[in-house]
Amino acid sequence: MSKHKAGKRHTLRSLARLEAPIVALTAYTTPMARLMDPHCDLLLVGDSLGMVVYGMPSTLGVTTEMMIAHGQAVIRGSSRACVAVDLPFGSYQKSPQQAFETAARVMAQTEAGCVKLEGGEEMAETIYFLTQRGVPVIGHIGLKPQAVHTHGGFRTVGRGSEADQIIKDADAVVAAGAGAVVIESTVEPLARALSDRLPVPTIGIGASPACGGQILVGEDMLGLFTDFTPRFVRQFGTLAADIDKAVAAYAEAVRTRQFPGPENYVSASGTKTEGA
Ligand SMILES: Nc1nc(=O)c2c([nH]1)NC[C@@H]1CN(c3ccc(C(=O)N[C@@H](CCC(=O)O)C(=O)O)cc3)CN21
Ligand SMILES: CC(C)C(=O)C(=O)O
Ligand SMILES: [Mg+2]
Repeated sequence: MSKHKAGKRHTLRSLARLEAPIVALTAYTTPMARLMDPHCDLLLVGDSLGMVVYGMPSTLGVTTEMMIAHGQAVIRGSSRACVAVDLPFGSYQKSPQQAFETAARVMAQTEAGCVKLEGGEEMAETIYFLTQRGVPVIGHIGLKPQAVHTHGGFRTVGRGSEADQIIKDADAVVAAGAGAVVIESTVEPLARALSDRLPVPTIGIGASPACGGQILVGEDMLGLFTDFTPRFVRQFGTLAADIDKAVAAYAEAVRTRQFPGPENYVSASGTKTEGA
């Protein structure tokens, strides 16, 4: 039985009506979604899962099948937050038709509330095609990780003349119907200008407090993913250290035969041990 209560889950539209900044995190699995859902307005099944969960060097190798499997897992673990699913590299850039086919599969198989796709002016026609056909879309501008090889690395963008293009990108994406825009790794004056001019919420990651909301990769802010730590991350937890400690304690207990204890197994056939 799903915990979902009809009419209680946030939609992309209802996020825009929040007074306080939008609280968003990425989630990839049911247990993480369960823990995050009570505190978050938006859970993003980010294609960052390729790097965080699968150890890939970038997000480029992520497939639609992976996004659907993890989207289903996050929907099962949440009831309150709006769930967005990233469209992965190569699944939407070819044409509006390709994007619709991918988005329709994702929406139908996961029941997510919206999809997110990276791109500016060049994706406006596609965003219009989707939003006119019942697919709510979150835009994603600034640093676009799927374009890492074009950007020349995961670096801050929007300094000097780059800012003009990003403003055009934001205007085009919103005119095409995007209901919110993620702004990644841009300088503060640009993030502020975008947040002031756009009629939909901006959700920042490395884009200053001027945005209408904030998003981080869950594993980054929990101190669980430590392969690299972008400057925009603050660690609110120390889960990597906690897990290291727990696994070391387990290993020690097994090696000294302290685990399993009497409560963890049946001592004689037909006889239950204390606490079992
Ligand atoms: N765990 C994780 N967190 C993320 O925020 C994230 C992903 N994965 N995967 C997809 C993209 C990639 N992102 C990244 C990855 C690395 C940096 C990073 O290392 N930034 C350095 C500067 C690097 C440079 O300037 O060359 C930094 O200090 O912020 C930033 C964003 C953001 N996204
Ligand atoms: C960090 C966010 C915005 C993202 O796109 C992802 O996690 O894939
Ligand atoms: Mg992404």
